[in-house]
Amino acid sequence: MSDTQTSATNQIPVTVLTGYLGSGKTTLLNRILSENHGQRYAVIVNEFGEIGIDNDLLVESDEEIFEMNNGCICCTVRGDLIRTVQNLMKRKGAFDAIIVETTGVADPAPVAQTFFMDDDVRAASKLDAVVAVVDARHVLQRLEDTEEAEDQIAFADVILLNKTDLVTKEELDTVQARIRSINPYAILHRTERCAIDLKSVLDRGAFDLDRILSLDPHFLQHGHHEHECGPDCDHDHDHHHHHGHDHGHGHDHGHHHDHDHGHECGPDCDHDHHHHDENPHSVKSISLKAGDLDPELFFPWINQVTQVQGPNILRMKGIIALKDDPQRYVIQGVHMIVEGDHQRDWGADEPRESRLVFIGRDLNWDVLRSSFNACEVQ
Ligand SMILES: Nc1nc2c(ncn2[C@@H]2O[C@H](COP(=O)(O)OP(=O)(O)OP(=O)(O)O)[C@@H](O)[C@H]2O)c(=O)[nH]1
Repeated sequence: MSDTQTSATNQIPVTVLTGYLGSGKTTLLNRILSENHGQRYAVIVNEFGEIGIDNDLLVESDEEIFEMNNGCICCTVRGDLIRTVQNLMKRKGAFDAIIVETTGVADPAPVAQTFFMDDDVRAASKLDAVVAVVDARHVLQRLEDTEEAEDQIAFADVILLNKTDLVTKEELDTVQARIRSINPYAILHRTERCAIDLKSVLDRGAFDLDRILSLDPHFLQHGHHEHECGPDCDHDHDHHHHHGHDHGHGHDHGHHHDHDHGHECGPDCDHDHHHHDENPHSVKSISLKAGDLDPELFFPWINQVTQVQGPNILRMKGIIALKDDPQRYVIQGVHMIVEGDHQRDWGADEPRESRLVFIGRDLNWDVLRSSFNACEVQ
């Protein structure tokens, strides 16, 4: 099993980037893509919501970006990710390293497992580090209401304790102590807007299989069955194989996040639907679309929505066409903290279209949709 892990010389290092929704993964990725480091990265991103926005928020760069958009990465990982990586491997020499960005709610374990499961992938790549970006302002709350946040921290080899500007020094110390209680081993850096020497993050050789096996003794076994997923299947087949032992973390997809994130389960899918349906507080996403919006209506509306419903909004992202504005306006937020900025001109062939995605709990989706539509220029 570990034999391929030792012949490291021409294996492409893989960095798995995790972190809860809105913690700063894209911010870090944009640094990686913008910095002049002489390395060629292939970036695999997992899309957010039914309408792809994440790719649009990445800086333009020479790097190639591979999008996997049929849902949550932890579900499609065994099919899509392996295929994507295999395709990359066919172009050997084209890349120095691979970065996989997971969606904010994904359990990092199945992503990391991918690099041990498939023989070809295992021979050609080595998991360099699982890097978790942690939102210093919101993480304590996330640790209360989700399991993924804890899984991500537990699994990380490198932790960026980010958004240090949004908390006091005392709060930061408290948060760091909490993180250390979950994971005393990871290398931890405090960052603002993920500003960090990339050498501290990339090509670390930090992934520690022994430690992961102590967290999850079955880590390497998940991959030991050949399996083919249907294109829509986001099953947790492992569930079957693991009845009988306590798997320890997060593959029970039922917990806390549901899979409304833009995908339909295939007929064979056995992931834990009833679980979501039973829980009216489960996380859902909604994608809104409109034409040009009237800024006089849109800004007061988004301010009101995020102030009033902020506690339930885990994440909000949008690309907005504002009336008489030649530029795309990007808006995004985490709970009540919202940021917006012009991004670039709308392309000549690009339809001017406003798209906005919310992920949250207990949101009144119908009201959101109709009040958003009411901001449209008539
Ligand atoms: N104040 C502050 N804001 C930050 C910091 N880092 C990131 N942000 C902002 O937080 C928001 C989320 O950052 P992203 O980098 O998009 O987060 P993400 O983890 O990629 O989000 P998802 O892909 O939705 O999971 C954006 O509005 C960022 O500008 C920070 O250190 N301080």
